[in-house]
Amino acid sequence: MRFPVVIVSRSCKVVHRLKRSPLLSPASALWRHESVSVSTDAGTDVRSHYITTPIFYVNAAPHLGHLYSAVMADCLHRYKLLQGFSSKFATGTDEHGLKIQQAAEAAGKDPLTFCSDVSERFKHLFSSCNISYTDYIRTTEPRHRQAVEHFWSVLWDKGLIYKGHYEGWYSTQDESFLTPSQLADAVDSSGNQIKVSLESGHKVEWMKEDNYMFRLSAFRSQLLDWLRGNPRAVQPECFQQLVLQWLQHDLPDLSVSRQRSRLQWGISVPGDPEQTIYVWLDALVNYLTVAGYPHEHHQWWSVVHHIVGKDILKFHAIYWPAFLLGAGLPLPQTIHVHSHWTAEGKKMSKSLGNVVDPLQRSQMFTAEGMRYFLLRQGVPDSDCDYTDLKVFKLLNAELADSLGGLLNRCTAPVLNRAQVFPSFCPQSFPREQGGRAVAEDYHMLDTVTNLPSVVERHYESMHAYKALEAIAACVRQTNGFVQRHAPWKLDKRDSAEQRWRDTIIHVSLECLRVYGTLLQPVVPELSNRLLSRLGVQPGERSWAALSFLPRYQGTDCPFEGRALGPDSGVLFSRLESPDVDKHEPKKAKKAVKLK
Ligand SMILES: Nc1ncnc2c1ncn2[C@@H]1O[C@H](COP(=O)(O)OP(=O)(O)OP(=O)(O)O)[C@@H](O)[C@H]1O
Repeated sequence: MRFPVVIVSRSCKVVHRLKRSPLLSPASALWRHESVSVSTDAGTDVRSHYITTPIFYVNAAPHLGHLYSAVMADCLHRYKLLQGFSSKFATGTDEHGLKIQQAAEAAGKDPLTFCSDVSERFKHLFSSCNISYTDYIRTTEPRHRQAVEHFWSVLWDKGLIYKGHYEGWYSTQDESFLTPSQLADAVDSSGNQIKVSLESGHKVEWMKEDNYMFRLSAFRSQLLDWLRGNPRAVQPECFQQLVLQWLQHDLPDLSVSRQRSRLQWGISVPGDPEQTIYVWLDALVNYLTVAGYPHEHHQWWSVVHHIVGKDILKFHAIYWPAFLLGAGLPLPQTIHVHSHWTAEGKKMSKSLGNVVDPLQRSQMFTAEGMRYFLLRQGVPDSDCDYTDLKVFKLLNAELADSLGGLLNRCTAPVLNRAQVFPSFCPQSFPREQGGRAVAEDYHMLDTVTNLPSVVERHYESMHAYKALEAIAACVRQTNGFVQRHAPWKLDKRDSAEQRWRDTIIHVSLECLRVYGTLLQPVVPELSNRLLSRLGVQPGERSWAALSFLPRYQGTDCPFEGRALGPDSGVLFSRLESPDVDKHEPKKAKKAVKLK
């Protein structure tokens, strides 16, 4: 068999020439010369971004892990908007496949009613938690069916799909095919010897079927070229390395359909009603459907960022790019991968049942509180164990005491009787030391001046926890500044003392303005209340408006003398100690025992 010739140009364009081989099936007669760009930057409209979460499988209600993916994507979307980009943000539900067929049967509902009910629960959760998606896609929608059918036809016309026979291990739970090296021996609860997926622990079965195969094997070297030419294509770095490792092994062709007799709940293969399209091919195309595929996707398709859990990395970093290369479409700019929330060390998952209800927690800790917690504690590179106690401690320390306390101190009528943004006195806080400010105060100004670029770098790389860590450290410094100079102790009859008091408050409010602006992608409502209290108007909250302490730089400050906003309520109320036993995640059901 002759292999495709791959030529890599300097600009990382891969020109692949797929040669016709006499050993290929009849459909392969359609193979022809192709030119596919695997560059992720060429011709890109850098003013736009298209951000996606995975579409969530509706075989059960949403859990905390799903909210985490959505909050991460929402944070990136809001951040891009604040920076002045246009941004599209898609999420939705994945509604086909055997697991859903079975779950609907178990619930005594027809599959579409079952899907609609669960999809509504995701929508409700997202609106309760301020997930500001611009598009919500359901794979049962007609627009998606049309996109999938078109996509299939493109691959078919190019000879990349052929009718074949699949024989191998398959996990229904994971909707995934596995090679022998991905399996382990195990015993089920009745003592029977079974095989399970090494990664998920789910049972696998030997499957033998006539179905359609995608020529995944033809794309291995192009995928390697893409990843080597785009070292930041999959983030964080450890996941890019993992994909490169996977690609060191053979990449067998992929079965992309099921016999209709086994799976009715899905999209039929165009021209063959006896076969249903594999749920992952169907699901992945959702990203194109939202972009307007097959007719109007060009604007958005070149600027796509996928946000996915590490459990679905293979589907997004191998299958999906291979499908796209096959269809002659650009590859994603970045695949941002995150790790898992665990409960007592085990991945929180619907199948294990050890899940935390995100809606109930967002009522208990507030939606803004849960957003802050997830992004402050979630580390994309490694798993994180969830407990209510952690949420309680973090939110009380950082939002209620530190940030809320600082705002309260600087705006309380006892210190700020006029309820205005007070004046800055350059003699009290001169650019050269010699006024009332001390070395630590200058250090704080330097840190806060640099904060936007630090935060920008971390938001950009989806390490929101580092951005929040940096902001929290600055809030502590500003509290220290106020504490150090104790403005409440300054003599009210001495005008020099009063100028210094106003300066302390002016500097602190300027710090708070920076924190409020930078926190908008994470806690939009809380930031809105904070900025409104400072008298910062909606048009003054963008990244571009972030020039810290202009009076210190010798320029005018638009806020000086402005009335504070009227809402003097508590920014974030301290939380009551949670009833831990009542709300801790349920213990995982006994999982299949690995030998
Ligand atoms: N524990 C988790 N931590 C973080 N994200 C998660 C977690 N579980 C699911 N997700 C997010 O939701 C996506 C889809 O998950 P899925 O619907 O398969 O949920 P699940 O609970 O893992 O389901 P199942 O138990 O049936 O495999 C993941 O790729 C990831 O983005």
